[in-house]
Amino acid sequence: MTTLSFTKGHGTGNDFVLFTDPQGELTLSPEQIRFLCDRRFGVGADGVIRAVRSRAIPEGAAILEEEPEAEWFMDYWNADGTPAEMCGNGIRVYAHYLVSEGLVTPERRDTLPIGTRAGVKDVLAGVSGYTVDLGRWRLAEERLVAAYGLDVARPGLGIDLGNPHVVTALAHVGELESLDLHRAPTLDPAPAEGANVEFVVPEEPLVKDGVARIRMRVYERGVGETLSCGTGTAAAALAFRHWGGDGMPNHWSVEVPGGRLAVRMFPTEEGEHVSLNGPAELVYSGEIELP
Ligand SMILES: N[C@@H](CCC[C@H](N)C(=O)O)C(=O)O
Repeated sequence: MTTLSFTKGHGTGNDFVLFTDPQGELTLSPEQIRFLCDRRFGVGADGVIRAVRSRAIPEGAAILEEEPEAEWFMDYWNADGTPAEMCGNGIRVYAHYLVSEGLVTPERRDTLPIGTRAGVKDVLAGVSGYTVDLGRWRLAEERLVAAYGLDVARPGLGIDLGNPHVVTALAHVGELESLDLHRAPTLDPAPAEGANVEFVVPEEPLVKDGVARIRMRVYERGVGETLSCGTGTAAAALAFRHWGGDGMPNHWSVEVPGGRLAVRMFPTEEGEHVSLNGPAELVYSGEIELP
């Protein structure tokens, strides 16, 4: 039996089990990840995050060639035991965890470059939580989205943020609330790698004081319905701006069941980036015997 020391954290209710394994000596099996995330038999979480030094695992070592400052890698796993490229809520909680555990030196605490399977992401600590530069994004294929509680399948826009998303606009809040996300939505054509599916409605009025406001629910790949998805909120804002055309703002506020997140699009030398701002909370620490 292995005893794991862990910390439970969340960002707008999207929750994670975090643990430190600097030398990459404790690779959990998919069964162990499913156990940790089980809300009845384990700790309970949407995902597991291993804090590992980039140089200690091959995916991290490749990252160091791109950005030698990215000392720590976010080794992210969904609750079903599958790895994911990125997690927008998870990376804020991870940055908070690294600082709280004293794993990063004080001079790194302002802008922290973190390795992920989707490249290096810079996280900034501020007065209103943490902001992560999610980097470049791209439009992907359109798909039809069918879900329980929806009368007919709706068109969904693919958005790639390092991990895959399909965003569907619904007609009104009533439709959003009557969705049954206990069962997985289906996509046509079905993407081989799966996708996170976001359902979105505008608030009334959409734009207030220069900020566009939308409400979202999400069915996450490898998890199910979650209270929030950070990369999903960025995908939803990008899709809505795309549909809205010229004149849409670059500042968005996205309400999810677990709270509110801010999304901003901004120009850089390599093209437009999108950033995400929101809270990061560490709730408790404990030890658990792994099966
Ligand atoms: N909750 C995350 C996304 C986690 C990964 C996702 N389920 C996937 O498989 O791509 C977020 O906050 O971005």
